[in-house]
Amino acid sequence: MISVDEAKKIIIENVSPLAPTEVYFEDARGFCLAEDVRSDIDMPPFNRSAMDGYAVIAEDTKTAPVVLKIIENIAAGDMPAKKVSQGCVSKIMTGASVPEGADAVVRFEDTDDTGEEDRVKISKSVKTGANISNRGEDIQIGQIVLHAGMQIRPQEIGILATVGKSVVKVYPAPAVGIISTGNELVNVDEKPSPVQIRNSNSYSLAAQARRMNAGVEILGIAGDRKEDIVEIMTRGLQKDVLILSGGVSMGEYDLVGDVLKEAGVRIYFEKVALRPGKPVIFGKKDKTLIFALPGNPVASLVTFELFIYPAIRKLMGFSSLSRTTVAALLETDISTKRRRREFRPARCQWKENTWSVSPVEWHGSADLLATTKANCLLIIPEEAETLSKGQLIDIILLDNLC
Ligand SMILES: Nc1nc2c(c(=O)[nH]1)N[C@H]1C(S)=C(S)[C@@H](COP(=O)(O)OP(=O)(O)OC[C@H]3O[C@@H](n4cnc5c(N)ncnc54)[C@H](O)[C@@H]3O)O[C@H]1N2
Ligand code: MOO
Repeated sequence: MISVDEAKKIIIENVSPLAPTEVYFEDARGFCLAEDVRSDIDMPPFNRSAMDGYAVIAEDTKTAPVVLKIIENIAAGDMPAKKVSQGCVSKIMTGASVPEGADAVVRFEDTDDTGEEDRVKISKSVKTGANISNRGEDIQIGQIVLHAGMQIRPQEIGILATVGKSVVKVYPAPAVGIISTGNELVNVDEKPSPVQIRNSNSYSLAAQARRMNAGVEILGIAGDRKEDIVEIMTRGLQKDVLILSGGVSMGEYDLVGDVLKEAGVRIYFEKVALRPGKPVIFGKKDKTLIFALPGNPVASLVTFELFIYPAIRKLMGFSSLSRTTVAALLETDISTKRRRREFRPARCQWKENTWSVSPVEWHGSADLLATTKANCLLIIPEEAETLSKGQLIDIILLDNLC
C-alpha cells in the first residue's frame, strides 16, 4: 500500500496541462492564463486628478490663504482647453486630465467661497504633485501586466478590460464524466426500497468538479455486472477525466478494478494508506485519467479533494496544485488509529490570532451529514500516537470562507 504523498506524486507525474484555448475575457474567471498579457496604454493615460478640487500652480498657494481666479471647469472625460498660468486655477473633478501649467490639485475641503463665481480662496498650501496621479505611474505601455500561469480572478478580469484584451488564451477545464456503480442505488427522485439508497456520490462529485470550472456529465448508474459497467464506461473514456464511485473494495461485486484492467486501463495504484478512502484506484487510458473512488460518501468526498483536485488543477495549467493547508490549534484530545493517514471532518475558525480546530461528531465513512458541519479536514499523521488539546495540527481548508 502506498502513502498519500506517493499517490499524489504518481498522479501529478502522469498529468499534463490541456492545450490552451481562447476565451472571451469575461468567461476567463477561475482559469489559468496561458499567455503573457501586455498593456496597450499607460495607466493613468494622462496626468490625472485624484481629488475633486482646483488645479493650481503649487507655488501660488505658498502664501495661503490666497484668492485665485477660476478660468475653466474640467470634468472627467473633458479635454482641458486652457493653460493654468500664475494667479489662475481650473476647477477639476476626480479622474479628469490636469491642465497644462498646473502642478497640484487643492481639494474642495481646503478652499473657501469668496462670494464671487470666478474666484476661490485657497486656504491651505499644497506641494508640487499633490493629488495628481502621473501618467504611466501604475502601468506603462508595452508592460507585461499579467503573466502566463496566473489564476484569473476578478481583479485580473478588470486588468484585461483595462488593457483592452477581450480575447485571452487560457488552459481549459477538463471534461469530466461520472459513473456510480451499485445495484443498491436509485435515482434522486425515486423512493428507495428498504435495501436501497439514493445515489448521492454522483452529485457531490459533480459539484466538486464544477466548483473547479470543469464541464461535468453525470453518465448514470451502472449495476454490479461487468457488462453494465463496461457499457457506461465506454462513454466515460471519451472524457479527460472519468470518475467512478463504488465497487472498488474486496466484495464479490466489487468489479470496477477488473473491468478497468480488461478495458486496457493502465493502473498506477489500487490502495492508499489513508482513512477514509483506502480502496482508491488511479489509472490512465490514452488521454483519459481514471479515478475509481470508494462508494462510501465521505471517502468519495475526501479522495476527490486529495487526488482529483490536484489532477484537475494540473490539467488546467496551474502550478499550485493542492488545497490550502494551514496549522491550527487543536481544541480537544483525539485518539488515533495509526498506520494510515486520517482525514477527519472538522470545523476551524480564526480565534485570537490563530486557527483553532475541533473535529465534528462523525460516525465514519458513510456519515456524509457530518461533513455539512465541517469546513476543513483535520490531518492525523500515520505515526501519531495521540493528539492532545493545544497542539498544532495541519488542516486542509475546504471552503474559501471558514
Ligand atoms: N473486506 C473488506 N471490505 C471492505 C474494505 C476492505 O478493505 N476489506 N474496505 C472498506 C472501505 S474502507 C470502504 S470505503 C468500502 C468501499 O467500498 P466500495 O468502493 O467497494 O463501495 P461499495 O461497496 O460499492 O459501497 C460502499 C458504501 O457506499 C454506498 N454507496 C456506494 N455508491 C454510492 C453512491 N453513489 N451514493 C451514495 N452511497 C453510495 C454503498 O451503498 C455502501 O454502503 O468498502 C469497505 N469494505
Ligand atoms: O476508508 Mo473507507 O474509505 O473507510 O470508508
